[in-house]
Amino acid sequence: MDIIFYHPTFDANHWISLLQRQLPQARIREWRSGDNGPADYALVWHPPVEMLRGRTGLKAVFALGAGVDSILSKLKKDPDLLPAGVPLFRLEDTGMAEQMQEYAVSQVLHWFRRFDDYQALKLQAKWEPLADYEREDFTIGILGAGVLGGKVAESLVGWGFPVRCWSRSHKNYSGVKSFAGREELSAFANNTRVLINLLPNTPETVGIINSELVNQLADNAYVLNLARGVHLVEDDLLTALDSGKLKGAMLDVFSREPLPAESPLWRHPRVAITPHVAAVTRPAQAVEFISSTIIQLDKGQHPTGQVDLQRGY
Ligand SMILES: NC(=O)C1=CN([C@@H]2O[C@H](COP(=O)(O)OP(=O)(O)OC[C@H]3O[C@@H](n4cnc5c(N)ncnc54)[C@H](O)[C@@H]3O)[C@@H](O)[C@H]2O)C=CC1
Ligand SMILES: O=C(O)C(=O)CO
Repeated sequence: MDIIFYHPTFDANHWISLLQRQLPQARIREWRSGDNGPADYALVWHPPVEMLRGRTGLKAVFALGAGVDSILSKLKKDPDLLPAGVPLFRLEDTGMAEQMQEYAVSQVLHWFRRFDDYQALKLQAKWEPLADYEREDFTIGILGAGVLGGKVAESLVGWGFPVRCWSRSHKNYSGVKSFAGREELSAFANNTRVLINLLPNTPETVGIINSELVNQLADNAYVLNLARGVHLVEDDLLTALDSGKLKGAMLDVFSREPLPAESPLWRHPRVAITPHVAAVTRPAQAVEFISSTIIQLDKGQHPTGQVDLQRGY
């Protein structure tokens, strides 16, 4: 079996040695421009079109991340990016759920314990104990209840918060109230105090966190965007922060990355920013997932993780 690997920044040698340990019989190589040699499987992130165009014999392509929006948007512009009929797989969890849990739980507790208010008081040298918030006033609403959203929901249930999720179809996570479809989005938003976004980027989800949705949240709500920048209408967020509807926001992803220096988000006192690091690809766990998927595919089985190209995730 031949495997080709391409990632613009990852250490290819490290990945290839991890893969080789899991798949000792495979011939694995880093793909370089001009390589048209045989390949059964391709592992890619931002692949150049010439890597996959016209390839025959390819059994599957693996995206080296959870979100496949960048590859699908390139595919729209250049249908040769993926050979027709070849399935595309993405990473399911592979260590990202734990990172998302850490990020979401720490930030929810930061707001719940009013550390944002105490930081503001500290800057004024003010010693002023504030009233506690009650968990019952701190409903967490998670947009997107898939592999990552589901795990984040479970961890917040463990901290005793009322948790609800919104997805395409109803979910059955223990202790989590499930809402589904556009017709239940308002009911989901109503009374949500912390809105956490873990949706995929598709035409249906772009701009979903806008004034209309934010105005339906509880007063003094918070927004935590962990998915993609295009989900959030940044001007609407700033308006809601300045009107007092929103108390704070923490953003990991932006419609333009790196976030330009002139963005007002950098300077807003109630916006916290991380540079798209909420959950990164962990090589060893990713390789385990990819290898086991390849083994299943080679046996003619139907492993999970295949992207529905029509649906867009
Ligand atoms: N900031 C970061 O570092 C990272 C961000 N991500 C983002 O997180 C996203 C989610 O990842 P997973 O949980 O693995 O995806 P997933 O495919 O397992 O879950 C997606 C969820 O969104 C829901 N959904 C999709 N379209 C919908 C619609 N139109 N209406 C209602 N619900 C809809 C699905 O029902 C599902 O519950 C990725 O697509 C990626 O963009 C992923 C990893 C790291
Ligand atoms: O895996 C993804 O989709 C990411 O955003 C990685 O940072």
